[in-house]
Amino acid sequence: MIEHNGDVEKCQRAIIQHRHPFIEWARPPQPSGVDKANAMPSPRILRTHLPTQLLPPSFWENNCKFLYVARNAKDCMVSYYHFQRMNQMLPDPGTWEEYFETFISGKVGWGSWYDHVKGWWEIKDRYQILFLFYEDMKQDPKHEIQKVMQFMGKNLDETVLDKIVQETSFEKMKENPMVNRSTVPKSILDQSISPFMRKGTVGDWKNHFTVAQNERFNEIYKQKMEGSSINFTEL
Ligand SMILES: Nc1ncnc2c1ncn2[C@@H]1O[C@H](COP(=O)(O)O)[C@@H](OP(=O)(O)O)[C@H]1O
Ligand SMILES: N[C@@H](Cc1ccc(Oc2ccc(OS(=O)(=O)O)c(I)c2)c(I)c1)C(=O)O
Repeated sequence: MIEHNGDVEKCQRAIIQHRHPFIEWARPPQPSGVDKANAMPSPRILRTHLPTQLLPPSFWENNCKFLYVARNAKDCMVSYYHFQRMNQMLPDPGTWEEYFETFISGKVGWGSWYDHVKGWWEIKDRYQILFLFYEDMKQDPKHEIQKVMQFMGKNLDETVLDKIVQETSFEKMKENPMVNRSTVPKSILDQSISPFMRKGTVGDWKNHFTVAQNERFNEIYKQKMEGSSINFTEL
């Protein structure tokens, strides 16, 4: 929306998967995310979940801009669990108790949460990386969107900014077929199991973690994140 100065119609011209390809997605004979990206003129806005070490070197060589959104590990685990339940391309996550162990061990798609977040955090000042937190976006979306706007070299006025805040709210996006993945076949994303736009809240882990799981998680978190200067808001 920032790219198109808040023009809703331009943003509604096609589904997000076509406007902003997911580069690691490949499912022949459909064009892959990379095929779609290659067919687009610059400037392009692409999506990825890749950790730094798996990103094609050309991204670094060409001094691309990156917008990284980090989310607290506990809510990520919950969100990813439900995503894995509904995404028929990913392994069945099993029970919550089983998934809890899988997530902690880092044996999930795109790898360990700890390594992923630390990896991007550590290089953020060496490249053009805007590092944002999901929790801040929820708390003060206008402020965070302003940061993105500046990062993109845009100067939009207050009314446009307010419109972008409104249009990108969870409630609006959940109903928007251009972004809510309702066009993806059920054989890939089965939204009757769990919607892609699920809850969009901070602290949903409290509805999933047992007291024992929380204590164990906090202990492991301390070990894995030791030495890192990254700080997530206490939930
Ligand atoms: N506009 C928005 N506002 C808040 N949360 C959003 C959002 N759009 C997507 N999300 C949430 O982001 C998560 C998916 O992230 P990703 O695309 O990186 O996998 C889901 O979290 P929940 O499962 O907690 O609802 C989804 O609901
Ligand atoms: N943050 C990611 C989350 C995500 C969403 C969907 C998804 O599964 C698909 C990815 C790409 C797909 O092909 S295409 O529509 O882009 O051509 C399809 I079909 C399903 C995965 I894996 C991850 C996001 O924002 O996409």
